[in-house]
Amino acid sequence: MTKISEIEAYILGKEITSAQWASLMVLVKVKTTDGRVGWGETVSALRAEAVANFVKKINTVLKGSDVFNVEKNKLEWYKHDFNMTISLESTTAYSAVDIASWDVIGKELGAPLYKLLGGKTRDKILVYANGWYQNCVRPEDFADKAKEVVKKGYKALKFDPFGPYFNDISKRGLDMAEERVKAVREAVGDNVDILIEHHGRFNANSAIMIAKRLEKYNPLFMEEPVHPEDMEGLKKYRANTSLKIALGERIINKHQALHFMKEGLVDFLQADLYRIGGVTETKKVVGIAEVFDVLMAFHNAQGPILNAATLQFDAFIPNFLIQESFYDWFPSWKRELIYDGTPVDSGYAIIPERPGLGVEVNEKMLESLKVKGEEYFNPEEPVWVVKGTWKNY
Ligand SMILES: O=C(O)[C@H](O)[C@@H](O)[C@H](O)[C@H](O)CO
Ligand SMILES: [Mg+2]
Repeated sequence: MTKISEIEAYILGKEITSAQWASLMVLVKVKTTDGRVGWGETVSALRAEAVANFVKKINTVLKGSDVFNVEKNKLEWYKHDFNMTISLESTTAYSAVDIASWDVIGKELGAPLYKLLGGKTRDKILVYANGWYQNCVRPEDFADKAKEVVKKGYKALKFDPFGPYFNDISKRGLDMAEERVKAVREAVGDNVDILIEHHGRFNANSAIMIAKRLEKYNPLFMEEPVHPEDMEGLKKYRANTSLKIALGERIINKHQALHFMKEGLVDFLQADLYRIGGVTETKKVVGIAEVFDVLMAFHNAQGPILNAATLQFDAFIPNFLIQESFYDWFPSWKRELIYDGTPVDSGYAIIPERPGLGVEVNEKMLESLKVKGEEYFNPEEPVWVVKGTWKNY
């Protein structure tokens, strides 16, 4: 049996760039007794140290287990961590361990994950750009950067046009948001999809006003229009708007995902492998979504290992819409860490073909990237924004 000999976590980072969360990553390494290594990745805003600490506790529970027994291993951690179902730190730490376990499994069997999970339903992955609008404030800033994205070949792009508004939005805020969206729509034309990110920060009435203002620009979807726990607000939004709803980046288990789908409150599910339980749980969630005719648009905002693991899913799932990608706007060290193994070309990502997640990790870089993991705090800008956009004009 392929026994786990050690599970380690490293917090990697460099200068704060597009946003605090983009500058750190928790890299997880699963080693086995026969010398095999698998990689996982996770992070959660303001929680890098806490998540890395949970990985150490998972190591205590799973050391000596068979890395192939992903279901049994998850049950073991679930049994010992009494609060896994209500702890983001626990579920993201475990998700990274599961992803690394599947990397080992693929390498042991000599196959990329997509071959183990369902083969190729598509030969390349349609992606949308995120992270491209750093320091955009005025409508013309957004328009100029959007043109650059389209010039790179992207067929879709996502952005948050709401500046520093939180929970409520004023008429002036609505005007500025509309001017930014209008400028982007005019810059990219009608054949490029625009996706509106709300970052789950509005009450229902504000989100409904936003929808009524922006529907004329035909957005592909409205992402997290209301606060993530606001089910009643989301029902009110659904009843008063006709735009497609995308959400899921903050869902931490399949039961939560089912609830949104049973209530008919999501059209495109943005689950993230690093939140919802890694490969093992994500493949179950994809199946549930298929039953509800919900398409997958995986959240994918962290780093290169997660990006590779997500592309392995995009290759085979039948209910695929589009894939988020920060890849071209990552801090360069994140691309270099995997020898730039998953480039985007003309708006499509390739499917990594090496065994496991399909990418190699440049271990020589690790020492220089290790950091303690304290995020810097800026009271003027929450950790989740694309840097320099939490402003009005
Ligand atoms: O849809 C997305 O990609 C996310 O909302 C990002 O924009 C967040 O900033 C990040 O996930 C915070 O951790
Ligand atoms: Mg989002």
